[in-house]
Amino acid sequence: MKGVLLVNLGSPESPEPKDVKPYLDEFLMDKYVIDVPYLLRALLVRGIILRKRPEESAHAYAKIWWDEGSPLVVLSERMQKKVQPLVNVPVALAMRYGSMTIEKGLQELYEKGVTEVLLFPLYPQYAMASTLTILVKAEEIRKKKFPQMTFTDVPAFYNKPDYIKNLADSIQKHLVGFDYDHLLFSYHGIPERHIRKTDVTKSHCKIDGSCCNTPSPAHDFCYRHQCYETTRQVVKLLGLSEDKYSLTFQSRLAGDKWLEPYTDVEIDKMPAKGIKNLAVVTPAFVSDCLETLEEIAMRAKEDFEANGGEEFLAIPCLNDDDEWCQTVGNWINDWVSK
Ligand SMILES: C=CC1=C(C)c2cc3[nH]c(cc4nc(cc5[nH]c(cc1n2)c(C)c5CCC(=O)O)C(CCC(=O)O)=C4C)c(C)c3C=C
Ligand SMILES: [Fe+2]
Ligand SMILES: [Fe+2]
Repeated sequence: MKGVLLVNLGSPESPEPKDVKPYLDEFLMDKYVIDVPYLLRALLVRGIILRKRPEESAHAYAKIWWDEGSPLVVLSERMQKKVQPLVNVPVALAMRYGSMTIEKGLQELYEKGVTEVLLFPLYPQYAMASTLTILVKAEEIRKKKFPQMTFTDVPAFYNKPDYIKNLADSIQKHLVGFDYDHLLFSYHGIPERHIRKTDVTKSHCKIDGSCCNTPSPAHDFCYRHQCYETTRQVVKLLGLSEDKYSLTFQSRLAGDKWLEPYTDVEIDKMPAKGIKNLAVVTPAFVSDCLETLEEIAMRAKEDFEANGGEEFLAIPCLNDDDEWCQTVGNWINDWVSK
């Protein structure tokens, strides 16, 4: 029997430092996120980052937390509940980090008699810190606990026409009545090193401004190319001119060189360039989360206004948008009928 496991990133149990710390420890000690040898990772994460970050992150989480829990988890659950009636196989939901583990998700499917699983990372663009770590973890658990199961992975859907249409429609809907000067596509950043590591050709990705526009087999796993491609296709559907939009990367950690341009740096400069009304969309995230609700909708808005900006609109993620849930249901049905 077939079944589906939707997997998102996860959140702490609560916005308290005592819950944020173990969550960040699990997240940042993942070798696909901080990709340095174990001892150095432990030194960096436990010796440096986790000394102050849990307090700071807890404060940020407290600002966006809902009565029902973490927005990312609640919105992922709403999506799963909307998708389930559109298909006739069980659809479970898990998180890569935290208590809603991939193991529990697979156990739930196993108890329903599922042996063939569609693994569905809820990330439009591929990155080793998001997609790959889910696939590796799921395979580890399969081997240990569910050897009778088989997996099919849903590849990054950054350029799938129905996803692009859902995203463009949603942007258009949210822009109604907002006389914007500029639309910013802000994607979660990653260290440049990750791009080179996931280059299957070992030589294509130079992050030099042109590699991501030059066709290559590397692009199936190039986060940067995929971000540019999602943007290019959405912009085409929206009919935006070159000067009306731009692309940046947000949420970097100190230390490494992360993908540029940086969202916060670019937003600060926009009012002086005549951009007074700014809309920001965050297509690396399927569900709204700390990085969209706090970093963009609160902090970036304040910074924009402090620098002379007037109106700021944070466009919500696709979340449990009806059309998007229908697309996910269609993809599942296509797989079921194969
Ligand atoms: C879009 C997919 C994501 C990629 C790629 C990614 C890479 C990445 N992230 C960190 C560090 C942090 N990310 C944090 C939050 C966070 N990250 C994603 C998604 C991706 N991260 C989401 C959806 C969220 C929000 C989670 C939520 O509960 O709402 C955080 C925690 C918050 C904070 O302290 O700022 C950290 C830390 C790294 C280092 C990285 C790639 C190397
Ligand atoms: Fe992140
Ligand atoms: Fe590239």
